[in-house]
Amino acid sequence: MNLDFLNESQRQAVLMTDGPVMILAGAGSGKTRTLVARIQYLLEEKRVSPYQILAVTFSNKAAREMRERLAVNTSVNVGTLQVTTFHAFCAKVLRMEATYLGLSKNFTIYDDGESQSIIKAILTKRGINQKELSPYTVAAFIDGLKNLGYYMGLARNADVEKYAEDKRLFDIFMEYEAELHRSNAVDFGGLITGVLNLFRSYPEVLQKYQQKFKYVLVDEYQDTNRAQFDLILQLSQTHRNLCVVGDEDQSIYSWRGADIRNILDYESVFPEAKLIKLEQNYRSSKKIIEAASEVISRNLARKGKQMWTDNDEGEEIRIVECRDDKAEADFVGQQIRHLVQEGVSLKDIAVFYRNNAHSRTIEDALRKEKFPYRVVAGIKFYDRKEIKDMISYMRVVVNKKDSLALTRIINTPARGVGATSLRKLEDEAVRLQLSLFELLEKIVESPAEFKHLSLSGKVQSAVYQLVHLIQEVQVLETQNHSPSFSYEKLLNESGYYEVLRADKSYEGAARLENLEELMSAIKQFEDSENEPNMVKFLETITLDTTVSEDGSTDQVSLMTVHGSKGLEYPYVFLIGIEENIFPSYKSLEVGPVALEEERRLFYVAMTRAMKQLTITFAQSRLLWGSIKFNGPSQFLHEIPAQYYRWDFFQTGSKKAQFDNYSQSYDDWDQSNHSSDDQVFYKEKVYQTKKAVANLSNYPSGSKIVHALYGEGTVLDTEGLGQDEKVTILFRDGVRKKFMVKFAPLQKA
Ligand SMILES: Nc1ncnc2c1ncn2[C@@H]1O[C@H](COP(=O)(O)OP(=O)(O)OP(=O)(O)O)[C@@H](O)[C@H]1O
Ligand SMILES: [Mg+2]
Repeated sequence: MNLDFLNESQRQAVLMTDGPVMILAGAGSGKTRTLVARIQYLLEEKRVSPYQILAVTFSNKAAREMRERLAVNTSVNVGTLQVTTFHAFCAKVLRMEATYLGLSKNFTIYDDGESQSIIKAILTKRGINQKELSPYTVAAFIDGLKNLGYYMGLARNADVEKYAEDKRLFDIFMEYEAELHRSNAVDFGGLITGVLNLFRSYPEVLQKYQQKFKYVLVDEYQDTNRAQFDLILQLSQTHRNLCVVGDEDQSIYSWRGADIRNILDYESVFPEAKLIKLEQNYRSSKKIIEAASEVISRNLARKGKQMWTDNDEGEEIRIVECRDDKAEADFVGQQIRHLVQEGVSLKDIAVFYRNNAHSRTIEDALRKEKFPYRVVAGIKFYDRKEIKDMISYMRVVVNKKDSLALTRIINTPARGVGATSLRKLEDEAVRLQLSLFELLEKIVESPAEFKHLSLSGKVQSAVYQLVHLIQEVQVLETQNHSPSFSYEKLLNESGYYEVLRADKSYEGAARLENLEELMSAIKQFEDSENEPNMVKFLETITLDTTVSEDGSTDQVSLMTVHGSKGLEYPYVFLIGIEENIFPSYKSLEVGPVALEEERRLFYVAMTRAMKQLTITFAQSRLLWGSIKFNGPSQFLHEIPAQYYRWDFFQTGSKKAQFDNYSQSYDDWDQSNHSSDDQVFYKEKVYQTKKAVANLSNYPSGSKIVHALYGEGTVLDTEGLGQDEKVTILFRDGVRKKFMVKFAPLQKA
């Protein structure tokens, strides 16, 4: 195999096939390329069987891309390669070995929403007020435990104890786990801990997998959590052929339990590990690379590394100040039109934003310009009500212990099984230790035995029909009919389709469209699988956050910055780069550690761009129903002036304020919006008034917290209502004056 397409260090990393190797290197230095080349080399030169290689990456999209690259470059049937995500890999192992853990093969994977439903039910049962202990807190606790690799039956350690501030949490955790087990279900975190549990309890199973996967490779290593670390460690304990690649400057998932210790501990677990650095960036222009390096150099918590590139100087980064969020979206739409006129194809263009919610304005603008686009991991298609409903039907078909899914559809569409009847059924199922569906089956078999439930005739016939439908589809499944065939049957015979068709509203029509889209998703899945079945389909959609990508790939890509990790595009728009948005309000509140993570995220965003990077922000923005004047992000101050060009759109520029940093953002301002009589603008003014009316006053002497400056004391106030201004003394002796209505203030 010719390795000329790699540089010297990359080649070294490929050639050291045996023993532990860690590549720590900056964005765009070819880490993923090297990883793929290594797999190719193992296959072609070392004659390693594809069955012996396990490559893990962070998203389905990334895994798919890796497989595609291998398919192009090698003659290996990539279908036989395990290039996958941690979750998908563990789901597969658990399905194979389900019986060891008392699960059945067809277990359901619960997403976060479903986990929360279970938690809520437990809290209610225990009479715990959700205001006092929120389901969210419990979910975060459980997730935290699982990220650490903790599962039931394991002795608690110091790490774990740290989490249990509230004694009740552990009890709730146990009950939650028992409930999942009863439902033959596993949550996301449980996929990983389930495998850890399996490996610990059955060393022979672990041994089997250790022998099977002789080579383990992990991309985006900086974002693995402790449980995932344990998992790969166990798998590679004996052969030690573990290759991890990552970049600590791109660690952006600490809130999901990613653990920087994994990088440090790697070296102590594998003292013989070869460390490889890659310093040349092949992705971006000089300007982009240098600017991004300057920004990330502000972080204290980093190892620090040099990056350089042979690429062209490139054009300056464009920072564009827009009048408001709508103008910002129009600007992006217009710029994309210009690019297309110059012959750029849409697939080379991406728009990134900090939060999913910011995609909407851009979507509107792109629709107006008639540019096709796809939202990657957006408001998830599979989270929509009608989709979840139909998926619940399928879940009951494949797993009759999935009572949660059944309660979702037992009266959807309405068939007369009201809350009281459902309650009765649930109680009875608990009493008989059956799942809800098993109970319904019994009722259908011998109604006489259930007289004491005094179910109405209507409920009985509804139950009868539902059970029959599900059973019929179960039979279809065993006969290997296609999932799309079953789906159609469920859709029609459940009455769901009919109800939506009768609904003449706009929403009704949109729902039908979504259900058709689901049909296309199933068909697409069938085309891509050798032996498609419903269990596999459900697994794919639960683990895959990518909205169905159709074949025509010439589309603009829209995604959050988190979702953009590992990707690259010639033209990148980074929108909404305002203080309180990016960095987020939350991170400003939490402090320097969180701010560093935001900066890493910003660094990830910048380093996706190959040729052109455009950063936009809006002078004013409608957010959660009120108008905000956030001002440009502090990260923009961190880009040295020689790397950018400042433009403005539909507005006069306030750059002078920006340049005079000491003058504080909070005067960023309010004044002289061009007297524009658009309805849209009036609407905003109205919204502002409403928001201002709700603002409380800050009498002098009161303690406040400012989103950017932290804690302070109000020294003086002047003006009232709209015009209220306060002078605040901050802890380090700085005095500042703010307009109350625009400053991000809170009472301490
Ligand atoms: N030796 C090389 N010669 C030419 N191009 C290269 C070389 N190495 C990497 N590239 C190209 O540089 C770009 C970035 O590579 P890659 O995506 O592997 O970087 P990465 O380190 O994984 O980046 P990230 O940290 O963003 O995941 C890709 O387009 C890749 O094809
Ligand atoms: Mg990469």
